[in-house]
Amino acid sequence: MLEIKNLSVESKKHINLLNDISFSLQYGESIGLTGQSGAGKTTLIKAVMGILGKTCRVKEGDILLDGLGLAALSSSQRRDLCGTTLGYIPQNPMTAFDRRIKIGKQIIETFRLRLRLSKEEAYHLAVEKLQMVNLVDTSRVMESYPLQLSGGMLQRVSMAILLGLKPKYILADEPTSALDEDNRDMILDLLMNQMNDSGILMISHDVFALESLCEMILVMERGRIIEGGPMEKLLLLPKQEWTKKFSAANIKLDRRKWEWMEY
Ligand SMILES: Nc1ncnc2c1ncn2[C@@H]1O[C@H](COP(=O)(O)OP(=O)(O)OP(=O)(O)O)[C@@H](O)[C@H]1O
Repeated sequence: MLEIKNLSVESKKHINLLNDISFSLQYGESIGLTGQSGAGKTTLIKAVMGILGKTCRVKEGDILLDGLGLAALSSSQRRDLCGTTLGYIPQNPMTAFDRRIKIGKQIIETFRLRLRLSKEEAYHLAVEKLQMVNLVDTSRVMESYPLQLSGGMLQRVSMAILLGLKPKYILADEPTSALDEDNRDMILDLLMNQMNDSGILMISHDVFALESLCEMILVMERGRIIEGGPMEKLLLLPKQEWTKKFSAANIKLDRRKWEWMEY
């Protein structure tokens, strides 16, 4: 179980970015995070991954992974968890890749390092997983540099890596934001299949994605969780102002076409 206990994060200038966040994610469960832009959703996922950077820090609280406190780990122990224990799909997939190295090499090296595979085994796994995310022209994709691929293609490459690594917990920051409807549905199906082997925390503004994948949705505002529940309840009985606007904007739309609208 991934437990977030009374977590507060502040910036270097002592501005609170997260305030007293508590919830837990069970293995086999999927939780959605939504809310206003700047509410702190990405900061929360970065705090769990241990990649907040130098401009902010955990001020209070604990993050426990199967009972193990992450704050007590060294940076190399923390790094070892990334990939096979904690899998991350960043909001901007370009940040996940080294621009100077071809995509194929980056996937193969990740699989070799994290799964201790031979070069040949890693290559075959890369081809298999790229095909699973509908990147069927695998040679072209693997021979490309990150800047030669679209944001949507890079999002699917991130997903292919995740599928290969099979992490225990998946932290996905808007994993379908750059995708068309067919590819979005395909990624959601793959994440749903992965739920047998992982707990999933997914940030999204897409009502359809949240409703199809997540049993529980948490709404964030100004660094706090302000409301939570299944999507149907949030849409039909919203309590907070933000959720009421979100519901009003989405409930009128056809269910298949629900999508994010900025207020
Ligand atoms: N490293 C940082 N140092 C200082 N402030 C930061 C840092 N990272 C994020 N912030 C601030 O923290 C707040 C929360 O940002 P965050 O990216 O977590 O929001 P979000 O809910 O993910 O937004 P969006 O939906 O637009 O991605 C914002 O006001 C942002 O400017």
